[in-house]
Amino acid sequence: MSSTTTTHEVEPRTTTITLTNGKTFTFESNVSTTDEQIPVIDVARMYSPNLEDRQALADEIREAAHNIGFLCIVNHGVDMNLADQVLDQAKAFFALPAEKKMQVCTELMPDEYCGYHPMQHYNPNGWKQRDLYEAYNWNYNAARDPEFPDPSIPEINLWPTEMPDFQERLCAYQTEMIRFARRLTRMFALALHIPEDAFDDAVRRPEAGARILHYPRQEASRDEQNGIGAHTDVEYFTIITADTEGLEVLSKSGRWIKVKPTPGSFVVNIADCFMRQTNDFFVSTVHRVINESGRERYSVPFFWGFDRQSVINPIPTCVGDGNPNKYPVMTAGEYYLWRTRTQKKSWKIGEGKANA
Ligand SMILES: O=C(O)CCC(=O)C(=O)O
Ligand SMILES: [Fe+2]
Repeated sequence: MSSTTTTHEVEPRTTTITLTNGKTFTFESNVSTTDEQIPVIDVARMYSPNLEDRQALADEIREAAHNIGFLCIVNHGVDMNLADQVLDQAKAFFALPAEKKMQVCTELMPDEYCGYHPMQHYNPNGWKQRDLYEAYNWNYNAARDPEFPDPSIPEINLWPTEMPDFQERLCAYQTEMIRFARRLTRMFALALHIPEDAFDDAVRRPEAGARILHYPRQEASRDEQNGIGAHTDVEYFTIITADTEGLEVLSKSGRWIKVKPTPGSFVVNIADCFMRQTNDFFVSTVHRVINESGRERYSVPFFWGFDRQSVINPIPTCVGDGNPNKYPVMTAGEYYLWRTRTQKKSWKIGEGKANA
């Protein structure tokens, strides 16, 4: 009798992706895990009249923003009925015939994200198949600002004409989120150990666009297709609500964390401009969506950024002797425009993957 042993050579599976912020990242395994989780933070103290309470909360946010750049926030005080109504509108909009959606296609606006992004349009990671999502983005409109309304500033948006409640519902949520994000910005100022009102002027005329996304249930393998490919967000921070699991975050250990949904919560993540302005003290973490839930997934990210005119000067507490500023100084508007143009072009071509 003889016995044979078969050795299966395990191929090294390191994947390297180039991001549109100029950085590259690698990961060994494309499988995701729930062993690690993003921190869950109760933010009710942001409404406390007591500065000590607010600072204690800010220090928790500081840790999360520094260590993983993602946090799940509960007790945020936002009326989630407004978010549910946006999810309902999303379902109705994406169910429209393609030609109706294409009437507001984002290709009509090369320098803005607003409008409809068709299904399987982008391939940011150069995967075999294009990303399995469609989206609709809309920009901040100063006329609807809850605190500083100014109807004289023109709106840059592409609204569909045949859905009477669509614009109203989307904007009602956005207006509430602007109010909330301004308060959260104050917590981030405290988190950086600078005065609470340090960013108030920069968010008087914010970048406060949002998007609805639809991810059909994915049939293809996660090695061939993403819902939305791995990327970092552009502005300061993003506040996401979603109706289904699927979001994955690349942890410092190089593993993909499957974010567990917490009912009524928001996921908040740091984006690239905040990373730059904090000289990398806050981390803008790579994330993606793969919808293996077996049902349709809808989500509503709200992208928050400082005024296009504001200069991305490093925060004084984030630079010093032996820690010089790493990034060229420019206005937020210059940075947003550069990223919009780059992403719309390179994600369409599908050139993100640096190795096979
Ligand atoms: O759908 C989600 O949960 C996240 C989407 C996202 O990361 C994005 O649109 O930037
Ligand atoms: Fe994102």
